Amino acid sequence: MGRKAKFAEEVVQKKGPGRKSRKQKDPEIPKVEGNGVTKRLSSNQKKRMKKRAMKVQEVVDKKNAQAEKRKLLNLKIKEQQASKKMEPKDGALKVLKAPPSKAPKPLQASNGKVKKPVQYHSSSEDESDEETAESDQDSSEEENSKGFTDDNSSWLKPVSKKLPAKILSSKDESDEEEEEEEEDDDDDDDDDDGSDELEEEEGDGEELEEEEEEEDDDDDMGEEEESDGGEEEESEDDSEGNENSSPVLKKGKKESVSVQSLDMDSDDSDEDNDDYGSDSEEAAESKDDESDEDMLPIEKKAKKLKKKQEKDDKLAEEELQLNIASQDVFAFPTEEEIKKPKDLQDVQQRIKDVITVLNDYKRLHQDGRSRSEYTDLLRQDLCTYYSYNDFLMEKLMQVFQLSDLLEFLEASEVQRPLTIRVNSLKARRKDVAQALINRGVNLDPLGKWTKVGLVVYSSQVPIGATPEYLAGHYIIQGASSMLPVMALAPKENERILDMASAPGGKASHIAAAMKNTGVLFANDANKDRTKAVVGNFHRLGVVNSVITCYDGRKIPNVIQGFDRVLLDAPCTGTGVVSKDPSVKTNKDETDIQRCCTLQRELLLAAIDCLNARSSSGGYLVYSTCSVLVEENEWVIDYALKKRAVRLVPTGLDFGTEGFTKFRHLRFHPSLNLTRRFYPHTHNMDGFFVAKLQKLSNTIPKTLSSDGTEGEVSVDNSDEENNDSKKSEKSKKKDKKKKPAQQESQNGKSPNSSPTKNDNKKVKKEKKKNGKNTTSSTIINEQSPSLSPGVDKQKQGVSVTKQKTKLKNKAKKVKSPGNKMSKSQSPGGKKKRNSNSVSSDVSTGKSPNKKLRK
Ligand SMILES: C[S@@+](CC[C@H](N)C(=O)[O-])C[C@H]1O[C@@H](n2cnc3c(N)ncnc32)[C@H](O)[C@@H]1O
Repeated sequence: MGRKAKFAEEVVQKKGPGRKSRKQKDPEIPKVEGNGVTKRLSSNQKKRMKKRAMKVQEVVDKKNAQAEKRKLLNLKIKEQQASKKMEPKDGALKVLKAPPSKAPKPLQASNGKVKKPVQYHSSSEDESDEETAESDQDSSEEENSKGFTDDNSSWLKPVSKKLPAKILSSKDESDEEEEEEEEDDDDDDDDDDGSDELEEEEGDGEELEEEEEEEDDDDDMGEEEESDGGEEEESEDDSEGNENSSPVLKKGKKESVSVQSLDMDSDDSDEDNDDYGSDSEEAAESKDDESDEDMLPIEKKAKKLKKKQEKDDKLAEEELQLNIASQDVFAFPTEEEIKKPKDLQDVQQRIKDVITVLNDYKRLHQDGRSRSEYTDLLRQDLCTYYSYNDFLMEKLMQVFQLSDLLEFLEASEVQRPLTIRVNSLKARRKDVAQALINRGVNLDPLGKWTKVGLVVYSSQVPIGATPEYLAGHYIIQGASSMLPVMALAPKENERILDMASAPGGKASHIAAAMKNTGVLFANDANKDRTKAVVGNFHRLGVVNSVITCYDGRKIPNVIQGFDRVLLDAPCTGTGVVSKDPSVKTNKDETDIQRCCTLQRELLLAAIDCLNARSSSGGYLVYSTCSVLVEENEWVIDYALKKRAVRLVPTGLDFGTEGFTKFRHLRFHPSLNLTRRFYPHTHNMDGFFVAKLQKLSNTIPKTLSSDGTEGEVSVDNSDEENNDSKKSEKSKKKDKKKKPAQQESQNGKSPNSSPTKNDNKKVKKEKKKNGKNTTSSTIINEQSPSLSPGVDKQKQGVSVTKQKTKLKNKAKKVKSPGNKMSKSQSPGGKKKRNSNSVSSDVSTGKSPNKKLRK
């Protein structure tokens, strides 16, 4: 009956439930591609995709796992290093350092092995650790499931043995391996593709067959799925099998080994790469790390972050400067704007702007505005911003350069770190440190320069009330307060005077250096304050002292002949503004004048108390907690001209040199031997330290009536002393000389000799109080004198003076070019001394007069 109509061909009649249709599964909902186009993937495509996804996932997982392992390894290495160096080392002054976490113990297990430093990880790190652990677990599971094949057994076991070889392999090599890996991946893909193509062909053949068999689509799909399932299982197995022996995994594993071994050497760099910046930065950082090996990982990270922050700040600052520079001219504010600034921020900005202008005045100044106008504006703004009075700010602006000034002012707003001095009479530093650490104190040695200083970063207990404190094992003392005593370098069995000693911090340090031997005279003009000295000496176990209450200026009339004298002079306290902010506003010209006059008088008296012929000493240390030149260099320069003394090095290996020039003043060049300490450069209170050596016990006489320094009267006995070496010869000579002459040379009258009377007193006291109690007696101007009578002593002094005068006159006639003129100046030549002083200082006007002016 002819051919079937075509439409009948298109409509495929469903067959009844046959073998295939029974097996048929429920139809799957086709996936929708990202672009919304529905695409039905063939089974082979699905397989390929699955394979690729698995491989990609594997590679990613492995890389993550490797990175995490590297991190862990690095951390462990660092911790091992840190734990090795946990023993605190003396280093340069550590007070600037951020307080290190004093929790070394959790890092170390009892067996000494380094524990996993969980406590130092951030939460994200913990997470990543967990991830690592998981991935490790996965991989181990994978390995277990895979078992040891001939291919992988070679690298699975002898990892550690392979390390050296792998250490040799560079990172590039591992990169190459990665590349190879990728190539292999591609190859695999290609292979897969090939097989897939075949499979596709097979599939197509089936379809054709089905078409031929006129089977419906569902049947086809069912068959495909059936075969897919079977093939998929097969291919998965294959692929697993392949993976087990595949170079990809092998290389991946090898790579991980090589990376690990590389890490052992290259340490932080990889981790750093992950976290921060470029390789060069990392290199610099790793160098830093080497130098900061004793830092904990968390500190290192903090340091890195800080560095980054600093870098950013620097960039911002540069940008700001550029902006400022690119601005035409800083518009000088109107008077109203100056008087009534909007806010402190406005003032701060103006300070910056004005400093920028002053740093490049020629280019940046506004026409018609003088430098002094800018300076005045700056001073005013600084006063407003930092709450100083105009007078003191001006003084500070004279002392510091602009950049230093800002830093000084900033540092003076912040308290210095709390420091303690271990009392070596009663305790050792390590014991005190340990005891305090046990009490929850976070501390460190203060620095290489002191064996008794500790810096306290934080404490869970009040440092001034611990049992160790009460037992006198340590005293709370600023770092800079230790310097004058170190410069004085007291020796055992000496006779030492601390002319202004209250509350006794430095005096007790002296006693400790003397090991409680000899005699220490701790004087202070303030009676109430001397009580504090008594209290401190009792607590600290000082038993070699006599506590006196005299005006220091009068002490030479009472007692002389000391081996060493400390004059920690009363001052304006401009170096300790952070401790006493009232200094900012309550100091004026009169205070400074009063202070420096007193300082000069005290210094001359202190020199007069010294015995130039002391076999061990003849040294004086002058110190203040002021940064003003009027109270420091100027006072010393004055003493250099008034007494036979010279400056010697302080023995302190840090600190800034003292001024030899200050504005229009020219001081003796040896003033560079004095030392200045600043809060912004040394992180300690502002301090000044000078060490003088007395060359002669004779007080030089100014011949000219106008006060100009002239010829100096000398006696014969000083000739031996001119080179400041106290030879045995000179001592023998001294003994032979007449008593009166000897008195004058030794600077003490028979009546005023402290040796006999005072030593007896101290011994008596010691006997009375027992060995462990302080042998301190407060002797004041109302008390009976140490010597039988001040009047007698005064008589003795005046007689001595007259005799010396006569003798000096005779000597002068004999030798006009006497040697004293050499010894007078620290440089060895007196001429140099007078020449070095500027005309207004050296010609009649004393610095004091100048100051008053
Ligand atoms: C800077 S404090 C001394 C601090 C002490 N050296 C210490 O380390 O603990 C200055 C001391 O000088 C004392 N003083 C002031 N005028 C004095 C004078 N004319 N003679 C002696 N001492 C004086 C003050 O009473 C004050 O205690």
